Amino acid sequence: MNRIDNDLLSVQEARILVENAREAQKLLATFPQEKLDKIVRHMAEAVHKYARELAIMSCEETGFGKWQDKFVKNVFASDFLYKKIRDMKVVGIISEDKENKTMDIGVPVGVIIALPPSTNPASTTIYKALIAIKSGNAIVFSPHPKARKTIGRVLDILIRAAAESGLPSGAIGYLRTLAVDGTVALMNHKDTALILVTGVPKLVRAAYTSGKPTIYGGPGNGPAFIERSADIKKAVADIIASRTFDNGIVSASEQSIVAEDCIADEVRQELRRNGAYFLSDQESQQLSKNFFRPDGRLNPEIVGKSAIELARQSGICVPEDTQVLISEQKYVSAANPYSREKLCPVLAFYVEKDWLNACEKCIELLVNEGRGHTLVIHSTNEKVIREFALKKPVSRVLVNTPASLGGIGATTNLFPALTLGCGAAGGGVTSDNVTPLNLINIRKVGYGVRQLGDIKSEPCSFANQRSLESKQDLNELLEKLLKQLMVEKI
Ligand SMILES: CC(=O)SCCNC(=O)CCNC(=O)[C@H](O)C(C)(C)COP(=O)(O)OP(=O)(O)OC[C@H]1O[C@@H](n2cnc3c(N)ncnc32)[C@H](O)[C@@H]1OP(=O)(O)O
Repeated sequence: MNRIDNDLLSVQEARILVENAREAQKLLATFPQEKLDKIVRHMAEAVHKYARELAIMSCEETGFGKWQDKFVKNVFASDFLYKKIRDMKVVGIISEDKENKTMDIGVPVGVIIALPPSTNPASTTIYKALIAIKSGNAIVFSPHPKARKTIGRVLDILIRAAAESGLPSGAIGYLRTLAVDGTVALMNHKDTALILVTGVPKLVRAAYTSGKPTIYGGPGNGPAFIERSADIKKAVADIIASRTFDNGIVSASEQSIVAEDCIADEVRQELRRNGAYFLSDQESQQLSKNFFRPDGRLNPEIVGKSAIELARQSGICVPEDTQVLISEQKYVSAANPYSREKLCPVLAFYVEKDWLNACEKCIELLVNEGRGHTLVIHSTNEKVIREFALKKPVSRVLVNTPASLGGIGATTNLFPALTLGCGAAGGGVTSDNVTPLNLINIRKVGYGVRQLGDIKSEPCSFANQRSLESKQDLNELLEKLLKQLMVEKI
């Protein structure tokens, strides 16, 4: 098939998928929470059985990451997530305030278009499908071309399980003929209610251009600050575990370490003991040539590769037990590849005089890239932790935990999510770890509890002002304000 035929077919398919999803969702919208929960349970259970197979398939197809860690992520997105959402009330009456006589009703948004990334193809697809059905929505996926087989396999498993437990046909669907035109057609369709997109900058722009509400998991570039009161052994072990998890693919993962001067040598020593290799200036330059393509986009050849493989690609000789590659850096700038996000086990290392300077360095890094995403602090000083949390342009501040696992809610009690909102700071609509509650509208119900007249007769909260009881009172007040204004002007 030539490219034009492929594009046309993809657009046609997109239209049919959204129309089928719209009809299925009309039925789904009538399902009570219990019925949706039964379907979700069956989907999670079914896909959990394939967690290992799908992990191996993801790695083989994309060449990104480690299958052992992808297996953990698949268990996380099925069993762990299911446990967290099984008792959530998302549709129907979700809360009632008997005293104030108000009620909240969860209403599904309708048809969701989802784009899973090539970096987490199975886990993100499972997660998005489960939270969509939990919230009574239909969902149509546009698989990343690099992970089309894995995403297709995941969805076939989920669709079969969902159908067995009563999900209307078409409520979960996916594009088989892949093309940017088809993906854009899904987004632009008049019946599309919301877009859930992770990764691929070009398609994020297309999602925003569609004018549809878009929930977007943005790029990370989170620093890890090690403060002088930290348990250095644990901090370093956390950072190495995080940065090597799935070979550094998770967007919440640390991209740099900022250490206080007085503990910097101890941190370096501990890092070396844990398999870190400190690059010389020349090696740093050599390695960094591989990070980005000429157009500034990340080079897929380095994504999810081990430290040994990265060193080999650049002709750098490192010990066989090397876990991460570290480059000592002083400055942050868009032109410095070490102050940007790279989805692989490479870290920049900055040293700052004290925590206030470290605070500034972390802000500089986040403003450079990864605004609104995540940072981690290792400290036992509550005052510093709180000050740090108050001042950073991020949506998640993690404390004494590996960032990649803490950010997604595996080692913290944040919601288990594979789409991490970056808030207004990151150009998004939500700063949440995205949950089923982000996929509904809330219909507010309010019973009448007072008459209009009751408002003016209620005692006024401001000591020197009385309620406006008549037109005369209003005129007096206006005159007073006018006089005040004229005095201020003079
Ligand atoms: C919680 C978490 O950790 S989520 C992690 C999310 N983070 C990310 O995914 C990081 C952002 N992703 C990226 O920067 C890139 O995807 C990389 C670097 C990982 C991989 O890059 P590449 O292999 O070059 O693939 P890329 O994703 O850019 O897509 C390749 C092509 O497929 C196209 N494509 C991607 N998805 C789709 C889709 N759903 N439909 C149609 N086309 C698509 C892209 O438009 C691109 O086309 P182009 O080459 O003509 O521009």
